[in-house]
Amino acid sequence: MGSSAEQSRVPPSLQLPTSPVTKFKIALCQLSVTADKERNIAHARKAIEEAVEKGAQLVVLPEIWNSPYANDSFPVYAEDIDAGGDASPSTAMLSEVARNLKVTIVGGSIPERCGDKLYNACCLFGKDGKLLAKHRKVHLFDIDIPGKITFMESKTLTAGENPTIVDTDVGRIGIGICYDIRFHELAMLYAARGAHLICYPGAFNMTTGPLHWDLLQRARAIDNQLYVATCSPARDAGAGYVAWGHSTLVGPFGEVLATTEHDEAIIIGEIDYSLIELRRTNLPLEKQRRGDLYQLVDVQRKKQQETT
Ligand SMILES: O=C(O)CCC(=O)C(=O)O
Repeated sequence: MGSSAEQSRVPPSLQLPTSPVTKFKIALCQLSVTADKERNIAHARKAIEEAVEKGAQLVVLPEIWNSPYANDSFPVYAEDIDAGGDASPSTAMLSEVARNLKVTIVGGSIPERCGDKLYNACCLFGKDGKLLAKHRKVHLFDIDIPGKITFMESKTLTAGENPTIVDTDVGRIGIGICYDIRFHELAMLYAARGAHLICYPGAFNMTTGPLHWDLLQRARAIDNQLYVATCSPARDAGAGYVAWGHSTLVGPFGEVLATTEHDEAIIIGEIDYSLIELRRTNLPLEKQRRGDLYQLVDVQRKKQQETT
């Protein structure tokens, strides 16, 4: 091997780790969200229970499922996830349900309060109820399409500082939240670190949703030859922010395996990680990549190597 900077570059051939299970059902809970937080929590609990009854071993919730998606709501609904217990009733529920039903949960996202900062945070619980990872949205949704949609998450939220990828009972999972899906380097980084699946809780809107939502998730799956799962809130035409819906599971060949329209739904999809190997054999992109012309640098690994 060369210098530490070279070692931090994506290796020419990716090794997929062994997953405890290779075939399983995933549920995407496209939930309706109201201004009543207690109702939202009880509603999410019921949906997870129903998903498990339908055979799901992994359940994914939407972006901002315990609160309206609005800058004036984030501070009001935010929870101190690190303090846990009563300070975070939403994640306490997720942990309890994961443990009781022995199911892995990608807990969508909720507004998180940490000191004087707010984040858009996704918690991932293992089937023993333990918090395996917390992803804070790293790319804030600040867009301005005049006459269509203007939203500035940065008015209230702070961006996270870390990619999040973790080993679970259902494979190695990378997490992104909504706008994070637009940054393909993050997905490439997860693939380079051995992800089987990238989950993006997300709430696209009526302007970008129809054109970009399906395309982005299929592109992330095709580029990286892995599974991509998205989970949106259901559409509420009367809400300040109208979500596109269309939660979807995409396979490593870019195929839509399960999807829905905009109403509430529990979408069940079948995952088979052996298809990742198959597609990487069919189309050996990693071997064909021109590392002599371009390279992805894993900045965090590089920094770690420099300090050790
Ligand atoms: O990227 C988009 O068009 C929508 C993103 C979004 O709604 C979000 O990040 O919450």
